[in-house]
Amino acid sequence: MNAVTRIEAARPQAATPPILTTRNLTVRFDDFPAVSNVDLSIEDGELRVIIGANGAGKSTLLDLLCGKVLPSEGEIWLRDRNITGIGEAAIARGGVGRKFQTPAVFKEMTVLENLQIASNRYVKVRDNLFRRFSRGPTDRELAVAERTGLSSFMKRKAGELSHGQLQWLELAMVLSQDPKVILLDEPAAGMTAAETDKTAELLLALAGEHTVLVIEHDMAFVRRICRTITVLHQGSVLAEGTADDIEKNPAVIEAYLGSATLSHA
Ligand SMILES: Nc1ncnc2c1ncn2[C@@H]1O[C@H](COP(=O)(O)OP(=O)(O)OP(=O)(O)O)[C@@H](O)[C@H]1O
Repeated sequence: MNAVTRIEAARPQAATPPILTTRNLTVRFDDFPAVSNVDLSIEDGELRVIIGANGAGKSTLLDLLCGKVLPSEGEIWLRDRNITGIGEAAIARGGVGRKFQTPAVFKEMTVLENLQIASNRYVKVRDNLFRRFSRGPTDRELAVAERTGLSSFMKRKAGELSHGQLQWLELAMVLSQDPKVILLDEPAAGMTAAETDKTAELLLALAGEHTVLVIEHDMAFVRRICRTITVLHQGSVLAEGTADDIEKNPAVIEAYLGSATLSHA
C-alpha cells in the first residue's frame, strides 16, 4: 500500500445526515402525550410505513413533521437543517409535501387548474388567488399528470373524477412542488382493488426519487410496499424493522397485530 492509499484509507467517511431525523419529538395536548419521545431516522429514497392502532399518534406525527402542529419538545431535522417550529409554509418550501386522507382539491376547477394552483401554492398567495389560468401545462405538470395517470383528464373538472383519481390528483399536486419528502396519510383508503394496486406501484416508483412516509392500516397494502415499518403505540415507537421482524415481534403482536400476520391482518 503506498502513502496516498494509506491517507485515503484513514480518512473518515463523509457523513451525510439522513434526509429526515427527529429527536425526542413530543407533543402534549393538555397533559396528554399524543406523540412521545419519537426518534426517527429516515434515509434518502426510503419508503417508510408507519402503523399502529387507532389513536397511536400516527397522524399527529405527520402533523408535526409538516409543521401543522408544533412540538412541545424535541427537534425535527431536514438533512442538516433544524426545521423545528419554522412553520408549515417554510417546511413545505424546504421540501416536505403532505397529502391528507381527504383530498383538498378544488372540485369546480379542472385537473390542470388544480395542478397550477399547487405549483404556486407556497409562492405568492395573492397572485395565485387572482391568477387567470391562461397558460398551458408546464413540463413538470405534464410529468406529474402522466405519472399519476391523469394526462387525459387535464381539462376535466376535479369534481367529475373517481375517488381514486381524486386521491391521485392530490398526490400529483404534492408532486408538482417536487418535494424531497412526501408524507401520505392512508393513500389507498376507500380505493377499489385495481386503484389500490396502481397506488402501490406508484408509491414504489416514487421511492428512491423521493423519500416517502406512509401511514397505513391496510396490512396487505403495507406488506406490498414496505421496506421498513415503524410501529407506534401510545405515541411512542414500539418497534421498527422489516415486515418479517414486525410480524414476529411479541410486543407488536400484543399491542396491535393480535394473532394476525401482516399479510392477513
Ligand atoms: N388537537 C388535538 N387535541 C387533543 N387531542 C388530540 C388532538 N389531536 C390528536 N389528539 C389525540 O392524540 C391521540 C393520537 O391521535 P392521532 O390522530 O395522531 O392517532 P392515529 O394513530 O392517527 O389514529 P387513527 O388511526 O385513528 O387516525 C388520540 O388520542 C387523539 O385523540
